[in-house]
Parts: sequence; structure tokens; C-alpha cells
Amino acid sequence: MTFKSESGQVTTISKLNICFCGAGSMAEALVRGLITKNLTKPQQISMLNRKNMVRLRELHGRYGIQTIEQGLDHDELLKNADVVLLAVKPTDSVDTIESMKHLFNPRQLIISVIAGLSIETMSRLIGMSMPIVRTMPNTSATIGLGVTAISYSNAVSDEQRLVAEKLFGAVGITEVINEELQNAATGVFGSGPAYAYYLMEAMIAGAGKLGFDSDASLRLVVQTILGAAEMVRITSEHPAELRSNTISPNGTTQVAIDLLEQFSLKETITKAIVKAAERSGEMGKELEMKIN
Ligand SMILES: NC(=O)C1=CN([C@@H]2O[C@H](COP(=O)(O)OP(=O)(O)OC[C@H]3O[C@@H](n4cnc5c(N)ncnc54)[C@H](O)[C@@H]3O)[C@@H](O)[C@H]2O)C=CC1
Ligand SMILES: O=C(O)[C@@H]1CCC=N1
Repeated sequence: MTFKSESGQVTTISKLNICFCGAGSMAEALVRGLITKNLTKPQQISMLNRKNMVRLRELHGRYGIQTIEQGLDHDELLKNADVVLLAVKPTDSVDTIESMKHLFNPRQLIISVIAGLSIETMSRLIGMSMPIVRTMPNTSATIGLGVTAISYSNAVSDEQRLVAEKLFGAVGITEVINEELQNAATGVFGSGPAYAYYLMEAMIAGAGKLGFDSDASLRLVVQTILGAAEMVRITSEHPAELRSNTISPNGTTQVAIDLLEQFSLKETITKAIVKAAERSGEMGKELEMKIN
């Protein structure tokens, strides 16, 4: 079990056994990316879930991954993993780590996608020095368009960093950040898709109110948002610049933006993002308190 081959070459992800703890949407998004990008084989991926065995059967059927449903042993899957990927809800995280830490060993790499849970708290919970990667992906990883913020504990080797960056690179773009910024990343990018959906819900409601049927509203709003995001990406112009290009004095866009400004919508969204980041910090504190 090593991240370096005998020749000293960096081990590719395909040689590593990756065990996912928690069979939710984030775990599935990552598995899907790894398999569709051909970075690894389903035989190298295992998944554990606390209760719902139907879910494990479903994921085995969909991706061919290994689960206890195929007669494999829960503890052996964890012991044989090179990478243990923690993808349970924050509220379950302390109990989950407590229940499995005796199966961990220092040659394994621990990767967490759990909101708020700090490297320090994980370290203390595990109780021995292990390489730990704290990440914050988002659900767009499901279609390979995710954003993942990544932070490393001191024990993470260069090879292991490469593994983490490749793994999340399979489902979108990655950014290595100082851990102090992880709560901010959660507020902006982790929760970010929800803000975009919220705006789309409002636009769809507006289209419906003005007479479009629900199919057309959805289809045309999606393309409008997709087009706007692509415009920013392709032109590299700032959204404020692009917005000003759509505004004619006393025209339609102007009256709409004026109304949004009257209700300080931009400031409200900014405040909401800061609130989400603060909540991530609080969640981290609550988890830390659980082990005090
Ligand atoms: N959903 C999102 O938008 C994002 C979620 N995250 C983080 O990802 C983590 C997972 O989120 P979801 O996939 O949405 O959650 P989820 O609730 O869909 O899945 C979590 C799964 O973990 C299982 N579980 C609980 N305790 C377990 C144990 N001891 N052993 C094995 N399995 C266990 C549960 O049965 C459940 O199926 C959370 O910590 C969340 O903060 C991170 C970024 C975005
Ligand atoms: O709402 C949450 O707590 C998770 C973390 C980021 C997105 N969803």
C-alpha cells in the first residue's frame, strides 16, 4: 500500500483502493467522475453506508463499485483502502470517525468533503498522525463541472497531493487554499449552486407570470443562465462590464436592475454568502466541542 511505485514513479489513481464512507450525492458525484473519466476501475472503488443497503445495491448496479452487498467485509474494505474518503453528513462525522479509526493506518490518505470539519478536529479524533485532506466540492461535480477547494495537513506528501488533485480534477476544477479559507469556500462555492438555482427559480416564476408555459420557461431560463456564464468565461470580461452592455438608458434592463438595487439585492446576496461561511465555522466548532 504505497503512493510510489518501486521505480519511484508517482502511483496513478487507478492503482489505489478508494473507500467511500457515506453513499450520498457527493460520494456518487465523485465515483461517477472517476469512472467516466477512466481514472480508475470500479473494482478499486468501495463504498460503505450506514443503513440504506438498497442505495448501495443501486450504486453497484450503476457503476460496478464494491460494497458489502457483494459479500465483502466492511472492516476489510476500510483496512485495505489506500484512500478513505469521508462523505457523511457533518452531524454523523464524529461518530463515524470514532467507529472506524481503529481500522486506519498512517499509510492511508484520509480525504474529507465534510462541511466545517477541520483538519485539527479530524486529527484529534483519529488520534494518530495521518495525512489528511480537507476539501469542499459542490454538487456540479455530478456532471464534471464542480469546484473543489482543497487544503492539506502537513503530513500529506507531494504524491498524495497529486492524487487528491487528480481525484477532484476528474469532476471539475480544483483550487488549493489555506485551510483558514475553507469556511469561506463552503459559503461561496459549496453552497453556490443553490444561489444560482434560486435566481433561476425566480426567473422561471417571472416567465410563468408573463405567460410562458413551464417547459418553455425552464428551457429558456436555463439557456439564458448558461449563456451568461459562458460569456464571462469565454470573453474573460467582468460580469459588471457584461451587465452594463445589456443596459440601454431607460430601457427594460435598467428598470429591472433599478428595482433590484432598490431592495439591495446584491448586498443581500453578499451577506447571505458571509452567513453561510459563518455557519460552516460554527458547525466546525460544534464538531470540535463534541470531542472535548
Ligand atoms: N450536498 C452538497 O451540496 C455538498 C455536501 N458536502 C458535504 O458532503 C457530505 C455528504 O453530503 P451528502 O452526500 O449531501 O449527504 P447524504 O446525506 O446524501 O449522504 C451521507 C450518507 O452517509 C451515510 N452515513 C452516515 N454515517 C455513516 C457511517 N458511519 N458509515 C457509513 N455511512 C454513513 C448516510 O447513511 C448517508 O447515506 C456532507 O458532510 C456535506 O457537508 C460538500 C459539498 C457540497
Ligand atoms: O448545506 C450544506 O451544509 C452543504 C455544504 C455545502 C453545500 N451543502
